Amino acid sequence: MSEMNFQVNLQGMIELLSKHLYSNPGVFARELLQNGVDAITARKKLGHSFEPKILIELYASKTVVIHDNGIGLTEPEIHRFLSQIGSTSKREELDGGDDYIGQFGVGMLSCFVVSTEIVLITRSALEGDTLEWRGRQDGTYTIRKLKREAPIGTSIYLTCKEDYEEYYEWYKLEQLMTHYGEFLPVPILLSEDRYERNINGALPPWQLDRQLALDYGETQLGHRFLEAIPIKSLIGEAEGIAYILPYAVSLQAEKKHKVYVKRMLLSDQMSQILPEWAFFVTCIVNVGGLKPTASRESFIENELFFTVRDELGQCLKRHLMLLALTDPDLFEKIVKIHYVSLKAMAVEDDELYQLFIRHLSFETPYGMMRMGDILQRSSNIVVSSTLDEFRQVARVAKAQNVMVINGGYVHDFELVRKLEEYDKDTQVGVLDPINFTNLFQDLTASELITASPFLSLADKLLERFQCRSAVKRFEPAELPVLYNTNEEFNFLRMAEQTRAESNELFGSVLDVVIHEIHEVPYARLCFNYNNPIVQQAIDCGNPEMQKLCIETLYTQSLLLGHYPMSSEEMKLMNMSFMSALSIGLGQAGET
Ligand SMILES: Nc1ncnc2c1ncn2[C@@H]1O[C@H](COP(=O)(O)OP(=O)(O)OP(=O)(O)O)[C@@H](O)[C@H]1O
Repeated sequence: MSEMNFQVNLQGMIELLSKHLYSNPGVFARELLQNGVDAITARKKLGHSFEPKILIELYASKTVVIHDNGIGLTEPEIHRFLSQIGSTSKREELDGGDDYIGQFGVGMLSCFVVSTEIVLITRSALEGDTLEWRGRQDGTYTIRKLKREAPIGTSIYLTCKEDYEEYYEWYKLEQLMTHYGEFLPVPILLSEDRYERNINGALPPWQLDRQLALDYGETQLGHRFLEAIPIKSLIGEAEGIAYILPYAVSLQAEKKHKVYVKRMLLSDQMSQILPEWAFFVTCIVNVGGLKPTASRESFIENELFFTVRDELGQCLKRHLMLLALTDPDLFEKIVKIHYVSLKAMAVEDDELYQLFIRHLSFETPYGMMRMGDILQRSSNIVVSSTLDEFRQVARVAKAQNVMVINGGYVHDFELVRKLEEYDKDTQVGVLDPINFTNLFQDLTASELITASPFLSLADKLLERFQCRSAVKRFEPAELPVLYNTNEEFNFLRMAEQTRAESNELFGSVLDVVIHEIHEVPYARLCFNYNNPIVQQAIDCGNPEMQKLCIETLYTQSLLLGHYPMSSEEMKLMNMSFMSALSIGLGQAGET
């Protein structure tokens, strides 16, 4: 049995890298800059004194040359690291390997996307020969010693491949080098003929003070952000700046953060570097302690990654807490714009809940109110689980001084329910619309005796509509009745109405559903004894007039509450209206 080696089809590898691993052909610029910086780092480790520099030259012949004065390569290193795909010098040093940006030993291949041949001329800081390596796309390479002595370092020559001419134009090269390298810690110069331009040198945004960082955000990211928050993770050697967006964003919107690794741009589209809840910010962050994936467009998501992400999130939280104390106006503004996002955050996170809850607004019978103001008004709160239920009681609740909050909007119900956990003096009840009228003032014993026949009559008349009656005193006095239902009742009504209009097959399915409801739910019609008409109807003792009054008020309350009416209820409404009209006209004729 003979042992053989795998054969690597370099052409296929390049295809794979360019089409699937790298997002665009321009990444060769990133790989070359990174190799130059790494080589300079390695030479510095030798203790050499030199002025680090990377020079990129562009020639009219559509050739690009990248010179660095880094450590260079010896002949054995060329065979080992350059000519073996996947082999890298940057994993060698167990103690100091983390100082390098590269780690996989494949980055150079990206040059083959834009160049058919890579020519590398190098002189190692460790020995004297100047060497030339020529690597070709078909997988062959040559090495030869040159007679001339080059300075210590490496020069890489790329010559234009058909269809990639654009990458050999000044504007494109300048844009690529700036994109990836503007904050690299080594001076980078781009030159053509006698023209030379410095690519980097400006302070990175994470080293700017707040005002300058905000100005940078405006000029570079196109927004006057509400705030620039410094973010840091010691364990991830990360520091950055998180900008609070000046407009509301949807929870689903894709988050795009700009992430640098050891000051080289990794990606400007990274979504995961901040916690899920941080969708109201966009950040620029430089990370030293996390490992990029081979595509260099995201990080390997290990335990360390999640710890770093949490630490960065903590910085946001701490800053918001500080802002609430030091700049309440700005804090209010942030809450106002991002309240949907902040509500979602507060539901999930107890610390944020405590931070935001008093500043978030909720719908009450008095309009939208901040929770802080709601709690100042009342420590007894009732929250509805639906918008419908809130609407049923809002007006009456206000007149009774009962603080009802609409819990029908996303997150509001949970947020209000959580209040009791944080504020011992606050009581939160869930609105039960049917029993809501129990909060109202009872009639005296003698009034109740008088009202009893009226209520029995009402129960009898309304039984077929699954409605029971009660009588209380409540405000506003001009409201004669309050009709309340709950979810269960509404469901039954809807099922019954659909049943009446549906065909046999679907109807029998609905029969089963209706049959499953063991206890038939009832709506409640609460008469208001403070209302003069109701009082008159109860006190008059005339069953005919009482019937008319009950039927009219019942159907009117359905109309006013926008409840769907059955055909029987419509008929009842018409009849009671006509009767009232004819009685009224009769009386008019008598006078
Ligand atoms: N400018 C340079 N100076 C000195 N050595 C270099 C230079 N460019 C490349 N090399 C050597 O070639 C090796 C392979 O480079 P390549 O860019 O393919 O991978 P890498 O930088 O090691 O890792 P990665 O794939 O993560 O970029 C390097 O590890 C380094 O030893």
